[in-house]
Amino acid sequence: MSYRKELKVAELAVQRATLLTQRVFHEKAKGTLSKDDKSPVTIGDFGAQALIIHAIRRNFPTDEIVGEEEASSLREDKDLSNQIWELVNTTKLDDEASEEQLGGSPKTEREMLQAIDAGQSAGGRHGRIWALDPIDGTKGFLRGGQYAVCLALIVDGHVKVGVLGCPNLPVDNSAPLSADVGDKGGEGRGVLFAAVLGSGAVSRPLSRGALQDSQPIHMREVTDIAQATFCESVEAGHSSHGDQAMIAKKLGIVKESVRMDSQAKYGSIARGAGDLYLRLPVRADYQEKIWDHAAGDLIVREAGGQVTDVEGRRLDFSQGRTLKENKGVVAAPKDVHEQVLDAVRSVLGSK
Ligand SMILES: Nc1ncnc2c1ncn2[C@@H]1O[C@H](COP(=O)(O)OS(=O)(=O)O)[C@@H](OP(=O)(O)O)[C@H]1O
Ligand SMILES: [Mg+2]
Ligand SMILES: [Mg+2]
Ligand SMILES: [Mg+2]
Repeated sequence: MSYRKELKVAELAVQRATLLTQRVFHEKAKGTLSKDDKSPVTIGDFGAQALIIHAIRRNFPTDEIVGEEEASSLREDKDLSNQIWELVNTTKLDDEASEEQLGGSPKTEREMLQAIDAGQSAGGRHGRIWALDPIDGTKGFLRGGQYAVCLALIVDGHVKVGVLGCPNLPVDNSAPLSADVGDKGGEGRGVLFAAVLGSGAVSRPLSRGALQDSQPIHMREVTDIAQATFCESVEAGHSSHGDQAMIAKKLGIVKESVRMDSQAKYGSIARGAGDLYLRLPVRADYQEKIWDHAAGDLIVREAGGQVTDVEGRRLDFSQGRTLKENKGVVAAPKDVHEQVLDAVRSVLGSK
């Protein structure tokens, strides 16, 4: 199957949602709440989820959706709900045909709340399931760092389509890897990554209207692993900086890691700006969420990479809302992935 329509809708929906998040960053108080697990959620997360789910439901009404957020806290906070409604109701692409393709946006605040709540699928191994992270790297978003709007279509447990909107990464695929967002008010920044299983991966500049032209992306060829650049989470609570430093040392890597929030890490290595992404677990009981990895996993593999967990197993998106059969993530160009995995095993084995 070509998944042509799914790809187009996903790319436009992600592009429109990134516009909403940028408006929140530049124009608004962020309306931050703290969730039960103490992690932050903002009006940007809720608004982006509403716009994307609305577009999926209009185009693919029988598909299921696993979305990170839910609306219960908004039903108790009218003021916050109003603020999100104002954003959702006024964020549109500058291109009528693209807006039409998305099926417009929610018509009422009630419809918006229903859309946010339509992301509660349990996931699983059967049927068509979208995995949505409306803002990945919410902490990065809040501090003006990297973040990503992430959407993937999983069919019978396999990722078929993946899209990442990264408003703070450089458009230029050959720009050096850096978590910096620059100081030119966003000029030259904003990239949309996409992949369909079996068709390769592409990037294009994010725009305010119709999709811009795309270009293929590829991972960089690594001939000497000691020269590789690796990226990791900013938050030490999300992945083990200590283990990652030991793995890099074992591989002879002397360059400092690049710490970057969100799935912008997957996009960055897929375009050859960096080479490796290491995410070693901090806690044995944490289960990675499918929306934190589905799009990035496909984009990296379609760009010539391999993505597994720390034991060498491919990420298994058929297990529900979490990757409960996996621990951590190791992403690298295909040719050196086994070498990186050997270093991971040796560091974890010696603990
Ligand atoms: N303990 C633990 N271990 C691993 N991962 C965790 C953990 N807690 C949270 N999260 C998830 O991490 C997501 C943020 O992505 P990153 O870790 O890549 O970015 S960051 O640099 O740490 O901000 C973040 O995604 P968002 O909530 O969408 O920002 C979380 O789902
Ligand atoms: Mg979150
Ligand atoms: Mg996330
Ligand atoms: Mg999120």
